[in-house]
Amino acid sequence: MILRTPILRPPTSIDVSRICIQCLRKLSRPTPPTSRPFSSSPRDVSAIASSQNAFKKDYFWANAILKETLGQSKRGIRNAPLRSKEATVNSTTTSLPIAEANHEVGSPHVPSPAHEELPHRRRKRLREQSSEPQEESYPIAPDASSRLTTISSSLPVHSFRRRLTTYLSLAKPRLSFLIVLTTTSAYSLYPVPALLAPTATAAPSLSTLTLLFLTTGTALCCSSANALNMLFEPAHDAKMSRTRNRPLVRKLISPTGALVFAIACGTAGVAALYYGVNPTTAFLGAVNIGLYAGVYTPLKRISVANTWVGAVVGGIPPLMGAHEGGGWRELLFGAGSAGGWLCAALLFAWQFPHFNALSWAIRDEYKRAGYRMLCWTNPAHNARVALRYALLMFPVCFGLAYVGVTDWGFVVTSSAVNGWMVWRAVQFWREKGHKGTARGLFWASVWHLPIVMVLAMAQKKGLWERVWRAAVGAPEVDEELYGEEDDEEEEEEEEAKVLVPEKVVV
Ligand SMILES: CC(C)=CCC/C(C)=C/CC/C(C)=C/COP(=O)(O)OP(=O)(O)O
Repeated sequence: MILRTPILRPPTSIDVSRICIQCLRKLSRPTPPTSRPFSSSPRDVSAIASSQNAFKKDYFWANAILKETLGQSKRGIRNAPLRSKEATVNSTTTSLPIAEANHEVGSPHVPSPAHEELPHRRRKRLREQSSEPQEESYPIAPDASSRLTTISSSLPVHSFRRRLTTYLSLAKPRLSFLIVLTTTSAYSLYPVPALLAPTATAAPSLSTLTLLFLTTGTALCCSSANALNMLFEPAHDAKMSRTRNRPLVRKLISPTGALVFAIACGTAGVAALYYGVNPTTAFLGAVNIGLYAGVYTPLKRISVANTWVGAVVGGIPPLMGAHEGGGWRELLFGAGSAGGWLCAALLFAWQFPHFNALSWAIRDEYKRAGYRMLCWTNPAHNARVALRYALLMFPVCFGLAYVGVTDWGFVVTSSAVNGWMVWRAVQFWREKGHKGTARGLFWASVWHLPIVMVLAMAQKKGLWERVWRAAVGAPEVDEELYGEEDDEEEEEEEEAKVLVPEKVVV
């Protein structure tokens, strides 16, 4: 018994204008004589045709995931590299089914079997797709928080390790680490003769111990802010593949447990900054927790202005690191405060090219999750904003040299890196994210920040002069200055002795 394809194929009307000569010739060839089918009565034919779906081999797959991963036809396997590339875009969680990932943003149209694609057209489409830059395919590594959640869920339920990894994942460790790095970079740019040498300066706030309090306090404040951020949006996090593996979404921890963790970290962090650094830094830490959890997080679902608030949140940590000691007036508005503000401005501006390029790739996810982001509300504006803030890097870096935080050479070296990012931002703006320009800008931003920070540290004002003096054994400029000051003081004392003769004791 042979059930032939012509019997099962539903009658189709062919649009001749859409078919090339080659295929038309093939289709018009007379069908070779066939043996008589099992049944040719119209009633039986329609019955078999209608039951076609029920007898497809797909029917026997227990679920869609198995079907997608194991049940691919030869064609499916040939297309697999292409599809898996697309799947990795948003599948930052290990649990994301490939089928689902295939329906993520920008998945190229894969015709369903119902709309049979002619072979040459399919080949052409695949050729075009493989030559086209995969604009959505950011190799975004899975979120550290998400990885920890996966580990945590595999550990014994009441084990200490499970609790620890769950709490760690609540803190978004990678983000917290990066924030601490920006804080310490700004700290290291503080103009002191020898950082980390408490004896080198009279200011008690510049010491290894202070650095320890600063990093620990900032990390704890970040952990608190991140835990609160997750606590306020599990329902929305659940809608995005990037965040659906978070501990509160997976119910690995209760909301009360997360709240207790956030309060404990916040209190300890602010206390560490207060006692180990200074009250102003502690105040900034506390304000930033409130800004991130209380303003930015709810604003994400209300207005695109959330990105500007988020940029302020990211800009505050360098300001906390560039502290000068003393009261808030000195820290925020004192003579040497410009360096701190410029470091904050650098971080504030940097977030736009970085985030706008990143979010563009997952714009449909943001839209579905109900987050108002420029990447989907107004992609053209999104690209313009990214370019505008990339350009702002030039005056900010110039300012760092102008106020004496770095040498003038920094203006030259940073301009090369800034120019590179601006060039990428121009491409992103011109193509509105398409043709791989979003990916280009994203990676430019990833490299840009550490390079500029390292350049600023390497070209810190007076650093090389000190290195040179140390190499040739010349006294430190500061020592010379202190020496001169001492001599002046001695001279003044001598003069005073001459002017006011000591009482002669009779
Ligand atoms: C000292 C202190 C308290 C510092 C806090 C620093 C901090 C947490 C900065 C984060 C900046 C930011 C906008 C992140 C994105 O959040 P998101 O909600 O868009 O990220 P998500 O989608 O991954 O949850």
